[in-house]
Amino acid sequence: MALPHVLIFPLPIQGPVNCMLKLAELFCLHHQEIHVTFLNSEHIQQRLLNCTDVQIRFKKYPNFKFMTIPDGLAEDNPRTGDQVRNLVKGVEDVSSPLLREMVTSGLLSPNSEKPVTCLLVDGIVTFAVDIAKEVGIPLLYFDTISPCALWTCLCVPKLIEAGEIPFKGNDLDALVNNVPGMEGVIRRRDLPSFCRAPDLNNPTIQRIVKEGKHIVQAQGLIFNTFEGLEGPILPQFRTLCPNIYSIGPLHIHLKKSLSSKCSVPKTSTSNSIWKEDMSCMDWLDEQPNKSVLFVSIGSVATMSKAQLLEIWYGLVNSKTRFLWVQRPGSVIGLEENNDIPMELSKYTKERGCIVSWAPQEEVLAHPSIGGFLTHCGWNSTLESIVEGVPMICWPYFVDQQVNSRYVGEVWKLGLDMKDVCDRAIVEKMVREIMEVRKIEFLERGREMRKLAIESVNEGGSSYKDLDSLVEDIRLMRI
Ligand SMILES: O=c1ccn([C@@H]2O[C@H](COP(=O)(O)OP(=O)(O)O[C@H]3O[C@H](CO)[C@@H](O)[C@H](O)[C@H]3O)[C@@H](O)[C@H]2O)c(=O)[nH]1
Repeated sequence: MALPHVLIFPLPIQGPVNCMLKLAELFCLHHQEIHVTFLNSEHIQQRLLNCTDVQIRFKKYPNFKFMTIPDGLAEDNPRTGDQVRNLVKGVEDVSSPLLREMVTSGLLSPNSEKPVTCLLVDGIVTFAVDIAKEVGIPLLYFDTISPCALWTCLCVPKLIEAGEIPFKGNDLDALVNNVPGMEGVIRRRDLPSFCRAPDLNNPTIQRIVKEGKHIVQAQGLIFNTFEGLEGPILPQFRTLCPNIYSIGPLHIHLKKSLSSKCSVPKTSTSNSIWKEDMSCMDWLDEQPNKSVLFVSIGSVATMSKAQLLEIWYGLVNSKTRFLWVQRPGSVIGLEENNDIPMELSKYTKERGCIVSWAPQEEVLAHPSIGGFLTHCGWNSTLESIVEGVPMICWPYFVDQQVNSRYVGEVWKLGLDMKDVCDRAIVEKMVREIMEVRKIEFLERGREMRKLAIESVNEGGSSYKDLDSLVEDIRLMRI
């Protein structure tokens, strides 16, 4: 029987790369008989090498190798939110034929004992269905967004058929009826942002419909979530796909595994594609317990200068302390930092800290953090949940709209600020989570944190699902 050899291919942006690399490390750590090839875009690989110790870290695993592939974008392309569509197109037009060639020609496995036996790719990589069929190997899709958000995407054809999208009229607060399991919860404004497009020829809608048709052809679906959080929505997928593996939160799953392996020294697990500024940890050490609001909008979201100022004034007026990640290029129209109003700079010097990239998992685990103003990317949301940090959600696009609704309305772990960017509202929400309703949110956060940790402990639901995934790959029974 051929040795199990998994080819992992993430969408080349920070969120998916981060969590797929964590899964790869988990495979390597526990299951040396599984060979893992991690296929990165050249751009991502270079940045990982520049900003982290991945090269040394993964050298420890003889069964692991990185390979690279172009993503079709020029090296200096900013790869921010408005470029994601081009990135996906580049992956389809440039990476896809190369990937096919690599898998079919044996280039990925020059040692013929180890041909690829399983494809494990981002859900957006629709062409993987054809490659897997052509080569005759199983396909696992890993959708690194939340199952709740993915479910709304899979329901888009149903919403179109029922005449719910495109929206008729301007009432974004109208409830949506055709997302089974989410009745009474999801309003139009909580659907993925592309659902607001006025016409069905919108390329993102077209792409999502196509993606939905492919996803159900995979032999398995992997999710970075846990039963205690998204248990109610997971059965919806079981009717579509024979194998569902819910194995998150991956970052604590990995940390737990690393610490239980005494032979492996304590190392960083950072997969950042920006250099982490560790000085903010020293700053956090000097702040009182639960007094700091962390502000970050992840790796692709952007804001206008006007929005930056509204948030900044809101923070300053709330008189809270804050640690803010202002990623280079994330504020459109901000050329010079020195045209920031004097009162904001002055306050920031006294009670704030701004960095261009932070060690986010460590930041959220720091005792002085009391809240998180987030764009609700799925990784950030899970990282916050694991640390029991209450959230103010300011979603930017796609899945983040659904996550923020769930955080605010269903899981009650914070407040949803979508579609608003106003200093008075920012101030009010900051005060609510940091002062007025602090105890309530912290308690709720503690309960969910407990469930998250239990899920990755031996015998927990995510622990068991990861075991089944590995066994299924190992015995090639998917
Ligand atoms: O200063 C920072 C800021 C972020 N991060 C990390 O970067 C990742 C960001 O991931 P995420 O919160 O998911 O945001 P995006 O990078 O925007 O993620 C993309 O991919 C996600 C799925 O993987 C989707 O949910 C998002 O909508 C999509 O934008 C997280 O692990 C953070 O810990 C840092 O390490 N330091």
